[in-house]
Amino acid sequence: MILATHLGKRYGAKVAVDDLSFEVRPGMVTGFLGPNGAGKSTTMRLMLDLDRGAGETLFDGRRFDTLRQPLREIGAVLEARAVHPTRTARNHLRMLAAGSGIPASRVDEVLEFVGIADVARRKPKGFSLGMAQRLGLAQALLGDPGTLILDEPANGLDPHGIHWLRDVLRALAAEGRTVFVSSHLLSEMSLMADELVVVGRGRMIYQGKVEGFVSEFTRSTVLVRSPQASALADALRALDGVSVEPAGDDALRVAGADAVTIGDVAFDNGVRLHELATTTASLEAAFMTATGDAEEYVAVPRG
Ligand SMILES: Nc1ncnc2c1ncn2[C@@H]1O[C@H](COP(=O)(O)OP(=O)(O)OP(=O)(O)O)[C@@H](O)[C@H]1O
Repeated sequence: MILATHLGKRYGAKVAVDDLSFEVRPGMVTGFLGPNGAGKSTTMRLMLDLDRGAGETLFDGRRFDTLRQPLREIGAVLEARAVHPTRTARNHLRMLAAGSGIPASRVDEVLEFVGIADVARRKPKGFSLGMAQRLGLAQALLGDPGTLILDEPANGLDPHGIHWLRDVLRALAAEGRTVFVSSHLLSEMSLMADELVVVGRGRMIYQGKVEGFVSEFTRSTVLVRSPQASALADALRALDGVSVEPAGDDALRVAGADAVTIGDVAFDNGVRLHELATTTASLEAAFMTATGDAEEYVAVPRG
C-alpha cells in the first residue's frame, strides 16, 4: 500500500505538483494518468525521494529513506534509458544484484521473464525503446519487490508488447503487489489499470475505478430514429433536464433521458420508433472532458 499525502513541487513560479494526496492499493494495477506535463514524473520522483518538495509518501507505513533494502521492497523505473550504455544488460543487472545481496541466478530469471534473455549479452546502447523498457522492468523486478512504480512503461512498445505488459502487470498485481504505472494515454491505461489516479496541471482530477471515471465525466446519449421525429422531440423537450439535437434525417440525439424513458414517451405520444440505441461515451471522451481545461500541450490541428 502506498499512501501519498500533500505532495507538492514548484519550479520557480511554476507549480508542477499541487497538493496531491492519493493511495495505491495492493492486489491491483493503479494507473497514473494525465496529459503531457501534468506532473506525473515529478510526482513519482517525489514519492521516491529523488526530488525535494512538499508532502510525504509512505510505503506500507514507512518512508523511502528508512527502507533497509529498497531494491527488495520497491522496484522503480522512471527513465527506461537510464542504464549504463556500454555494460551488457546482464552485467548491468548483475552489478545491481550484487550490491543488494541478490543472487546472480535471479538476473537470468528476470531477463528470461521479460523476454530479453537472448540479447542479455548485448549493450543497451543499441536497444530499441521497447527493449530498454523490458530491461527496465527486469531491473525493477530484480529484488522481487512488493511495490512497482513505473513511469510510462508502455512507451516504445508495439501493440503486442503492450498486451504482454498488461498481462505481466496484472499477474504481478494478482500476487498481491502494489503496482503504480503512469501513462498519458487513456486507451493504454484502460487496458491495464483497475483503478485510476488522474491529474491535470499537477492537480487531482479523479481517483477511483476506471468505470467510475467514465460515468463521472461522460454522459450517455441515445440515438432515436423515427418517422415522427419532430413530434417526439417536442414531447422529450417538455421533460426536465432533457436535451434533444437533430441527428440527420428522421433521427435525434437525446441526452438526459435513457432508452426506457424515451420509449415510454414515444408510446404515450403515439410515436412510431425505428431505432433506439444507447451510445456509451468512450474513455477517451471522459479523459478529454476531465482534463480538457487542464491540458498542458494542446495539439493544434494542421491545415
Ligand atoms: N527540472 C525542471 N525544471 C523546470 N520545470 C520542470 C522541470 N521538470 C518538470 N518541469 C515542469 O513541471 C511540469 C510537470 O512535468 P512532469 O515531467 O512531471 O510531467 P509529466 O506528467 O510526467 O509529463 P510527461 O508525460 O510529458 O513526462 C511541466 O510543466 C514541466 O515542464
